Parts: sequence; structure tokens; C-alpha cells
Amino acid sequence: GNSAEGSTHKCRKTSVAVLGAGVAGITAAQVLANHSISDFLIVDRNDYVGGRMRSASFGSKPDDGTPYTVELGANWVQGLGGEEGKSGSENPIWTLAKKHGLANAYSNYSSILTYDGGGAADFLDLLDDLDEAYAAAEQDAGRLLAENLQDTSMRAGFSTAGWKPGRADMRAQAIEWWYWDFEAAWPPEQSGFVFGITGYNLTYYQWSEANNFVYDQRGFRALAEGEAAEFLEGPYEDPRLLLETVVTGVSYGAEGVVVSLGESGDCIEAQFAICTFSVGVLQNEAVAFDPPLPRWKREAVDQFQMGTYTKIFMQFEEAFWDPDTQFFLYADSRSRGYYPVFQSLSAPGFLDDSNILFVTVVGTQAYRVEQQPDEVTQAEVMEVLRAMFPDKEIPEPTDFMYPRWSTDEMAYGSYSNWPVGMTLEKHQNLRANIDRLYFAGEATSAQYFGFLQGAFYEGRDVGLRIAGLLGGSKWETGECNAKTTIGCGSMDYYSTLHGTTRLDEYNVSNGWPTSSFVDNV
Ligand SMILES: Cc1cc2nc3c(=O)[nH]c(=O)nc-3n(C[C@H](O)[C@H](O)[C@H](O)COP(=O)(O)OP(=O)(O)OC[C@H]3O[C@@H](n4cnc5c(N)ncnc54)[C@H](O)[C@@H]3O)c2cc1C
Repeated sequence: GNSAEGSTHKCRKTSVAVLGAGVAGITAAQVLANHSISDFLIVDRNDYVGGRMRSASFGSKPDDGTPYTVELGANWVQGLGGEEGKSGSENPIWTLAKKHGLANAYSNYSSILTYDGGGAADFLDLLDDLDEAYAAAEQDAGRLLAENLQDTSMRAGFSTAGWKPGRADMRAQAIEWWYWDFEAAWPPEQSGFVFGITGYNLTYYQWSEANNFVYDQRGFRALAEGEAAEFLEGPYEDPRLLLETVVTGVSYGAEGVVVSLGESGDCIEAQFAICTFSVGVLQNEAVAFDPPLPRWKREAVDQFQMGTYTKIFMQFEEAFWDPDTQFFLYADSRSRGYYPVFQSLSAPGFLDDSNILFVTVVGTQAYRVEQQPDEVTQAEVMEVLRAMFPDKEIPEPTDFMYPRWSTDEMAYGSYSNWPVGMTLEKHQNLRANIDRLYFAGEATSAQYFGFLQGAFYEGRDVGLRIAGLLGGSKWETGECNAKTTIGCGSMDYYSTLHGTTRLDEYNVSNGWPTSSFVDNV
């Protein structure tokens, strides 16, 4: 590794460098603190704790004109659990949301009205068809997993289960978007089947199918700040929390890790480091690793998908939509996913009478929208709203705002999605440490990727591993073993991952008469 010795730059020494102050980083540091390891530093480029739990001020309140707080990033606690009479298993994010008293309300996905270019149009019966196919697809995915059969795409899984929306059937396309893309931020073609289904089921069937929407005016990140305050002073007064500090390089090895900070040349010399940067940050090579990440790690990073999920906020003088309905689904006649779902924050039990509406776009529509100026997007959205509500005079919004997640250096996207062709072993390569450099975050969670609970569990796991390594060998036999949900020490990885076809199987009987490597030029 790089030694800072003799240089004029400041190099702080610590036991553990926690890179990122999102849910994974805060949870990892908390685990260290709980195991009496107080010598750590937490670094983040943001000026707050919470990472992709990110809020912003928007619009104004009717009574005093002060702005509302809305969530640009994570918004729901997804899958609650812990209901009375049930086994008692609960989403840890739900436990923490209750602990910190976050204002939230049940998001009723059945409170929905449907529209197309001609105005209101009831096509919710299609949802029942998709429900039925999805139930069959779940059975099928379970069989593929249990019998080690070849995985496929969610698209193929849907088709086999009997759900085959026509390309021009824009109502069915809108229903499918609402069912799949709204959650995955990628279309079924690009989502893995088995892991797409397990990802959904482990959250919603293990706990409960409820999604609770957080509208707390401190911001959802009050959860992360509240947890951080239990082991950091304030938490913002604690000298171990280095905010507005950009990590530019990570030099790692068997002896330790040196983290380069910003352009100052300052650094951190640590025994261990935990990198919680999003898979988007890793894909964009925003951090220089020394030595470069090995091929088994880079292939996993490059294959896992970073999605983009963009909420476009509008405040109006008055609500022209049904005040009691939460969701408004729009089927555009030309483009799938074109301003497909509007959500009312004005609905009872949310930000009552705020007259705030937001529309969500994902995937290619999100990339398009994020690259254009606000005015262009506003004009497009207004055209859609006027088509949905032809009988209403709809004035321009009084406030309009949306983030640019796909290009934001803190994450380069919103959250991850399991792509077609990724195996559990290859995903494990995304998780695995290299020497003393560890990784954690929503994307490293095989079971809860994309969710806050994924970041929580992975942060906890890596925190415990490092606490164990720093605490000595007795940890490895005590608190964790292969049967628990918590691992110990260094992680497994697969240096070579094979396909299913041997070279000698590229032969005539498989329709491959010509050598793959022929070159007569
Ligand atoms: C729009 C959107 C909607 C979402 N909706 C939901 C939802 O409703 N429910 C749900 O459960 N989940 C949702 N998620 C996902 C959830 O927000 C994430 O799973 C979770 O917050 C990820 O936590 P993390 O700790 O893994 O990563 P992060 O929160 O990204 O933490 C990593 C930190 O690293 C920092 N960092 C990155 N690069 C550098 C660098 N070079 N130097 C220094 N610091 C750096 C970042 O600033 C960041 O704070 C949503 C996410 C987005 C963006």
C-alpha cells in the first residue's frame, strides 16, 4: 500500500474506515461501536447522514408559506411484518421507523384510477389477469430455484405463465409497468426471473405486503440520523464523521487500506475498510482502486444493474384530481412508461391539502427526462395531465422540481436490480471482500437488493465480520457460523465461473458445424 510517511499530507490512522454514511455505513459503524470498537472514521461526500435517504424542501404550506419536505430518494418502508398473531418477524427498517417516530401512512395500491390519452378509462381488469399469471410465475420460479434449472428473464417467465401483452396494447403495457417496472426500475426483459421473484417474495411474503409511505417533515433520513446519534456525538458534532469529504482512491492489501481523500492529498490509513458506495459509483470508476479490482470483482460490478427511478414533483393552486385517490395510472398511446403513474401527496393521511402531485419515471424514460431541462419536462407532464383530465382547466404548477439520479456522483442511479444471467455465485463476487477491503450496500444483498433492508443487513454483516476479525478468533466460533444469517471473517468468492457448455459440445449435433475460431481472412 501507499505509505503517507514523509509526505506533507495529513494521514489519519484508524482501525476501520467506513466509506459512505448511508444506511449500510451507519449500520456497520453502529455494529462496531456495539462491540466496543470506537476507533473508526466515517467518510461521505454529502453534508448529511442517510445517503439515498435524501429529502428536499419543496413548495409551500398554505398556512405559513414555509416549504414541505419531500423525499427524492427512498420513500416507503416496504414489507412491514411483526403484526400481532404472526411469527413476529419484522422488517428492521420498520422497527427503526417506529423507534424514531417517523410519520408514515399505509400506501394503498388499490386506491388507483386508470387513464389513457382520451381521459379516464377503466382497465383495471387487466390487473387481475396479471395477478393470476404472476402467481403461476412464482410457482415456476420456485421450481427453477429448487431444481437448479436454467434461469431466464422476467419477460420469459411472464410469457410462460400466460401474460403476453401486445406491443401495441398500451393499457396492458401500463398495467405491467405498474406491476413490475415501478418496483424494479427496469423492464421485465432486463430483469432476472428467479431472483426477481425471490427479491419480491422475501420482502413481501416474509413480512407483509404493506408499503408504508414516509412523509416525515424531518425527512426519512431522520431514521439514519437517529441511529447514528446513538453512537456518534450529535451525530454531527462527532469528529469521527467526515462529511463533505470525497474518496478518490482506495489502496488495499493484506496489511490494510489507505483511503485518498479529495484533491488535498489527505488520507486515512486503516486496518480495514468498508466500501458502501453504490454499484453505480463502482461502475463509473469514480474511485481509483490500487491494485485495480480483480477480474472476478469487476465482472460482477459490471453485470449488476443500477436502475434510475425519478420522482417529478408539482404543487398546484388546487387539486384537480380526485382528492381521495392515491394513484393515477396513465397509458400513453405511443411510449410505454411515459409519465405512467401520478401519486397524490394531498390524499387524506399524507400531506393533507398540500396540492402536491408527483409522477414517477424509470429506466430509459428516466434517463431521457433527467437529461432535459425542467421546462421541457414540465410541458410534457402538463400535456399528459390535460389529456388525462380533459374536462378540467389545469393551470401550470406553482412549483416544479426533480432530481437527476442517473448523473449524481453520490450514486449514479437510484438502486440496483438483478439482471438476466447473473448467478448467485457471481453476485457473491459483488459482496466478497478483497484482502482487507470489504463491500456492503443495498446491491450486495442477494435477498433484499434495492431495498433499505438490504443496505441494513449487509452493513450489519460486514460490521460483525470486521468486529470479529479485530476481536480475535473466539468471535468466529461464537456469534456466527454457517447456519446463522451472519457470516464470519473473510468472505467466499469464485475466481472462475463456468458456463454450461464445454468446448467439445460446440459440434454438429448442437448445430455448430463450423469452428468458433475459424479465420480465413
Ligand atoms: C429514488 C429512490 C427511491 C427509492 N425508494 C425506496 C423505497 O421506497 N424503499 C426502500 O426500501 N428503498 C428505496 N430506495 C433504495 C434505498 O434508498 C437504498 O437501498 C439505500 O438507501 C442504500 O443505502 P446504502 O447505504 O447501500 O447506499 P447509499 O445510501 O448510497 O450510501 C453510500 C454513501 O456513499 C457516499 N459516496 C458515494 N461515493 C462517494 C465518494 N467517492 N466519496 C465519499 N462518499 C461517497 C454517498 O454520498 C452515500 O451517502 C430508493 C432509492 C432511490 C434513489
